[in-house]
Amino acid sequence: MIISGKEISTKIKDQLKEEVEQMKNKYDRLPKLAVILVGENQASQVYVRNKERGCSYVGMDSLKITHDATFSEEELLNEIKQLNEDDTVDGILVQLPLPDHINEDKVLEAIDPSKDVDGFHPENVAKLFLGQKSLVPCTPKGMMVLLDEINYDLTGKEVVVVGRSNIVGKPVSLLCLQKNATVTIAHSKTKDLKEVCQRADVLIAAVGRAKMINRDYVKEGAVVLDVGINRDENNKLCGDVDFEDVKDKVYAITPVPGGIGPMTITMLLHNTLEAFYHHQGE
Ligand SMILES: Nc1nc2c(c(=O)[nH]1)N[C@@H](CN(C=O)c1ccc(C(=O)N[C@@H](CCC(=O)O)C(=O)O)cc1)CN2
Ligand SMILES: [Mg+2]
Repeated sequence: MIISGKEISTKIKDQLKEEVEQMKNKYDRLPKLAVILVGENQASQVYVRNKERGCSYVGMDSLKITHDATFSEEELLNEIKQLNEDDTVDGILVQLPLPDHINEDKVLEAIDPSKDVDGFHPENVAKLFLGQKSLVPCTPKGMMVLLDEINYDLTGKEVVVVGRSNIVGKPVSLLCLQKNATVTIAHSKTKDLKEVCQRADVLIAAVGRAKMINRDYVKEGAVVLDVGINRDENNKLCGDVDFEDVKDKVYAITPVPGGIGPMTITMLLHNTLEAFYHHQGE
């Protein structure tokens, strides 16, 4: 089975659109997302544009703020402070990566946790760790929704996450643990990575190396979720998984493009709506 994140995310966006439409009557304002982009990273420009498009698709307000790469850390912190104080703004997102002269941790900590629709603020990270209600990072949240969509029960399953980033590897591991999976976090220093991956009922690839995971890493009938966005030898978009090599060995797999990626933006819209309800006192 090929899991179309693209189709599932369209379905969810249509549901969100209806929800936004209905709340127009109930509240006197719309949910609003502010997206800040610093620098000229091409991929980031595409993602930010898609986030704006996502907002307009579901009928939310968005505010795109762009600065050239020389924008200072202090200026950025001031801007975030103003957005924190702006009652018309529900979500604040700073597109990553940031230019080298800006301390990413400092910036993420400056965002009001109730507006932190990326779920990267230490308070939200701690809540996720503790299993408390919080804004959950979009890519990991999207993966859990995809598993739900194929009615996959993680209870007692072996999940192997390859990659230990704060954005994907660590949070998705916690979410799988919450769903009663047995979770292994593997990474570049893991010994016998292939053997570790072979025991996975669910293999989550978030390493950032094109087509690194081939069929030798995959157990027959496994579910494979591919978070990678890389370019192959022909400059074609590809994941961390060698899709053609593994596709007939798996139970289900997400393609790249059209798998996890689109879910990331849809979950961002979902988080913005959650933040809006919270700000309305619900
Ligand atoms: N503040 C954040 N920065 C970054 C995040 C994030 O969640 N918050 N994640 C990534 C980039 N990202 C969203 O920001 C993102 C990446 C990829 C996609 C996506 O839809 N990918 C497509 C293919 C895209 C392409 O054509 O290049 C797909 O997989 O089908 C969406 C969002 C890092 N920064
Ligand atoms: Mg970084």
